[in-house]
Amino acid sequence: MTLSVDVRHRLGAFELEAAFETNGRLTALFGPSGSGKTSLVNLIGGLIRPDRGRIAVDGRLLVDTAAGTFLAKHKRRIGYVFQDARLFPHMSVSQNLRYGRFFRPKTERYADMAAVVDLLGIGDLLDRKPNLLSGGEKQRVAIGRALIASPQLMLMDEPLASLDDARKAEILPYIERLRDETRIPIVYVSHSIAEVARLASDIVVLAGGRVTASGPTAEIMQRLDLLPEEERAEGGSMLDLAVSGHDDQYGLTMLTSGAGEWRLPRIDTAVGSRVRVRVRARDVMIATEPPQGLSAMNIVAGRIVEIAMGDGPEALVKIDCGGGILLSRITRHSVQALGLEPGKRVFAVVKAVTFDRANIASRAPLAGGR
Ligand SMILES: Nc1ncnc2c1ncn2[C@@H]1O[C@H](COP(=O)(O)OP(=O)(O)OP(=O)(O)O)[C@@H](O)[C@H]1O
Repeated sequence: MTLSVDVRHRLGAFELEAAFETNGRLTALFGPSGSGKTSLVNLIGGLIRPDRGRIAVDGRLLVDTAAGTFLAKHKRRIGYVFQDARLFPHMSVSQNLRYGRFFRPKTERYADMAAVVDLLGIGDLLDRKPNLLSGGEKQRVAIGRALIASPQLMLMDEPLASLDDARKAEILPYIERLRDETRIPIVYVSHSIAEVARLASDIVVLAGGRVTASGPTAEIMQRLDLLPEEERAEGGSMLDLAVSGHDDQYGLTMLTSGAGEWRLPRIDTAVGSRVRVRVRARDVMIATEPPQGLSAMNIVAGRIVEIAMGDGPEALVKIDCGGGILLSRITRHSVQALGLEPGKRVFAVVKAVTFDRANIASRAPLAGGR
């Protein structure tokens, strides 16, 4: 599926002028508050008609102002999930779900109720009213209601924003299943790096109503300059690694990469499966010799590719570790003191405990498209 967007739209003093194309399974619209994410989602969903432009899904025109085309929102076959679940309070979960299908002509229905209930793990909730559901359960039902309507595209606008961390952790695996097990492409709005890094196959970065970058998640995450100021400390590199074993005595999981073995706090993922791990740049130290007598468990050899000196005290060092790229944020002072320069062989050092559930995805998304 290819989503192509090229629109201009004015909202009061705000000018949105956004163009991008994506064929990702889950494309995150990422940017700070007020950058235009929700406006863009509303333009794709047909809640707003753009002043000028064109939006198409696999060549099917949703809007083309030059040709006078504007497909009404109920004809777009788009499933919407908002920050708040917006379930009907007087209806049970199963009635809420069935409502999703009500307006879809029989010939366009492909979603199977039992499969959706199973995908989202909501079988035990079917007879309950929404007021007896937790925030996370409500969101799973809201996703189910959107899916039952047999959409060709899902728009999810900050679906986790109103949930606490425990509820977020509970629902993330279901969104991963949605991404991997259905063929429905998802456009997902978020301003959380942790969420985007974990879920997205592709990212469109927005700032001030403009697209400042778009591309595969691993590439975009390395460009710390693109990330909103307040999220920059969370930026880093992404590694897709294979689980090679578990150490029950110490509660660790081992993962293999071209550059050696990684050890992390134990995750419940089968040996052989691939997981995506985010390594924050601020958590990576650099040594010029193989370190000895060190408590840190992850020491991987690599070669410096690039050093970006910041205006302040910091520098960003890009290290190629057997094909995988690691970013390290250290002081400019250390760059000088260690004589770091492109081409130099170094050792990247990362403590195992810097990894927590928020930066380990239970599975790596498949490459975009596809
Ligand atoms: N109907 C409107 N009239 C005037 N200005 C609007 C209207 N709708 C949105 N805006 C402005 O457009 C800008 C972009 O808003 P939008 O909600 O798309 O941003 P966002 O990136 O989704 O932000 P957030 O993360 O806070 O939800 C904001 O400055 C907002 O105030």
